[in-house]
Amino acid sequence: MTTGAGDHSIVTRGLTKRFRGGQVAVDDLHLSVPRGSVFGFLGPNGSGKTTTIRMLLGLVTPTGGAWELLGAPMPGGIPAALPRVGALVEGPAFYPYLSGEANLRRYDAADPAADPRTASRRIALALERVGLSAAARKRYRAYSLGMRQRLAIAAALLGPRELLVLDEPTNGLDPQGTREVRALVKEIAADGTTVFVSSHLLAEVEQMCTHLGVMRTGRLVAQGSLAELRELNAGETAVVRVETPDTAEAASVLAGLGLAGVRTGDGEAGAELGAVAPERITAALVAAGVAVRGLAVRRPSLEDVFVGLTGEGFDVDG
Ligand SMILES: Nc1ncnc2c1ncn2[C@@H]1O[C@H](COP(=O)(O)OP(=O)(O)OP(=O)(O)O)[C@@H](O)[C@H]1O
Repeated sequence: MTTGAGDHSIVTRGLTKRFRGGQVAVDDLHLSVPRGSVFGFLGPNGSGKTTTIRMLLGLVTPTGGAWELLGAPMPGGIPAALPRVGALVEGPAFYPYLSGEANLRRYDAADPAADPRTASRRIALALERVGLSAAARKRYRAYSLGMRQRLAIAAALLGPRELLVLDEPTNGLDPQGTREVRALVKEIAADGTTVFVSSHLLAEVEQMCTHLGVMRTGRLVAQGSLAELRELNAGETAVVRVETPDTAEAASVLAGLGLAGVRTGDGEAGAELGAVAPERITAALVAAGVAVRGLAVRRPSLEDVFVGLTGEGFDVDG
């Protein structure tokens, strides 16, 4: 099948979901997910991420707008496009006393589109893909949290996929499990699969994504590559902070270098960095005999951009 949208795995135009009772969960969404990207769909709880994902996959009917998956207009294109899309939404329920492999076998058998003749090979490939070949015969209940989630991702990879959709795949995982899933997402993307992954954790999407879309109360408030989004606060300036008992001397050195916004506080002096290299500041402080206990440069972060866009902070580390 040809894919008209070419460069994009997901495109939505004005996608909207109003639930009975009047609540608008997703409002006029225009998403563009470039092919080959790892697209982080970021937003606080309740901002409409899951509802969007369910609409994209045809699990919930939109009340307005249009969308395409892998170049096929939806919902008509569902039979053609969905077999090429792997999805993990509210993870599959696995049997604790069956092995990982046996669980995938049951899961695959329940999929009418899956060919039973190729099941063994596809299951072995999926287990290998998520690094569970050696644990394939272990009971699910003996799996770590990370292994369980990797098995859930294997269930989404039981066929060759061009797009993988993951709804909060690290939710409820311990730090080790989170690292495993993050590494796996990167590997899957490196093989050329587009990954669309939702999260309420900025730090997390920042570590694994190439592109971001940011949701706030049902609306997409920004999208683009990480670099494009960082540009949004390119006007903001970095600041330098010097930890020292000689605050007045340090402040005069900073002013002498032409830095703006010089201020002093308890055991520290600071200023806007501007175009001055931090190593020049260090050298000038030392030359002036200032006892430098610490020097830190703080550049505006992606988090600052999002706080500005969404009006609220994100959990930075969960
Ligand atoms: N079936 C439903 N009926 C009515 N309202 C709903 C329904 N499903 C979701 N909502 C509401 O729509 C809004 C968006 O929910 P959604 O689950 O899409 O957000 P989310 O960003 O995925 O959050 P979370 O991470 O908590 O799942 C919420 O206010 C939610 O209460």
